[in-house]
Amino acid sequence: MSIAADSAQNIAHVLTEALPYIRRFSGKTVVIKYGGNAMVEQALKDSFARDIVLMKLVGLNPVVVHGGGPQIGDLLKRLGKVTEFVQGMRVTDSETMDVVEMVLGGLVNKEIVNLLNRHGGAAVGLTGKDGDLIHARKLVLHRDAPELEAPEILDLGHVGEVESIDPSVVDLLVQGDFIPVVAPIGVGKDGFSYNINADLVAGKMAEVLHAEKLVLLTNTAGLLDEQGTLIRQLEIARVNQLIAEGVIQGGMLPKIRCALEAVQGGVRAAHILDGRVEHAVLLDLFTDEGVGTLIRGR
Ligand SMILES: Nc1ncnc2c1ncn2[C@@H]1O[C@H](COP(=O)(O)OP(=O)(O)O)[C@@H](O)[C@H]1O
Ligand SMILES: CC(=O)N[C@@H](CCC(=O)OP(=O)(O)O)C(=O)O
Repeated sequence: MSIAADSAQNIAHVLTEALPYIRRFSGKTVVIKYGGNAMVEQALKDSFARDIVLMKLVGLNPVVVHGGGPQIGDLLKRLGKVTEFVQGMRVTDSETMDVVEMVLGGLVNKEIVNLLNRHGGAAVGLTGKDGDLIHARKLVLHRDAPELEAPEILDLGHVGEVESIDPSVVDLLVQGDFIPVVAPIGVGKDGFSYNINADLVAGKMAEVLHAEKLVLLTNTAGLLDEQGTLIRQLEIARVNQLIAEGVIQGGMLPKIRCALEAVQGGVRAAHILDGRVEHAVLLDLFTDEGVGTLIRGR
């Protein structure tokens, strides 16, 4: 067989492998969390955009929720402002909140919208303020330590968690064949803006939209065990042990917690994927092997 015929055969093989998945997912919603650490090289950004646009064209409803932690960090650094993380959350005073809102709602959100549109999609950017999408409340974290009589309450300033999501505006966009792109900023009953970890927003969004899948794109192969080996399928029963042993730390903590909550809240499956691999989303959705770590619902 000639090289051209051989590669045509390969293309045909790949397309037929994808067919049952395309049929199964047709009309279904997939929430994709695009982490700031996964937004690196231009080639990867382009491959991400192509994956999302292709999903839309073959009949799925992708909803993108993005982060931008490193991008917020860069601007804070340029402004000479020190930033600190507690249990994977950025301590956010009022000045930092302004920067978070500018970077997530402005720079990063519009960059992703532009990227998707340039690849043939019709994307619309939102923050949690648009259409009253994300209601937030102040996040209260605790620190427990042997020397403490009672767990200490940690004040992280304008850090929020999702109180509720009203998906009306997202539903309207999806019905109009747009791709919603959501920045993780919420509004409290107090009228303040809250900085919410993007994984938490993506997890709740997937629950509220009754999504088929939650896909979390990050900068590791997936969840790694104590030896650094990829865990292909994470059993829910194993999570607490991995957290207690310190295997799951930092930014991976909110990711795993939100993935668990999502599958317990009815999302069929959550996947943690390596955003540094070209076409990670398509490889995971449309091939038998899949990639990354899978957390399956009941
Ligand atoms: N067990 C683990 N497996 C993989 N990554 C882990 C683990 N524990 C902690 N991490 C850290 O979590 C990071 C991913 O979270 P984060 O930096 O918040 O990414 P993102 O910006 O994509 O949300 C990884 O780069 C890694 O440093
Ligand atoms: C409270 C909190 O930590 N919010 C995050 C929001 C952005 C985010 O989650 O970005 P990644 O997904 O790229 O990490 C932050 O300020 O960095």
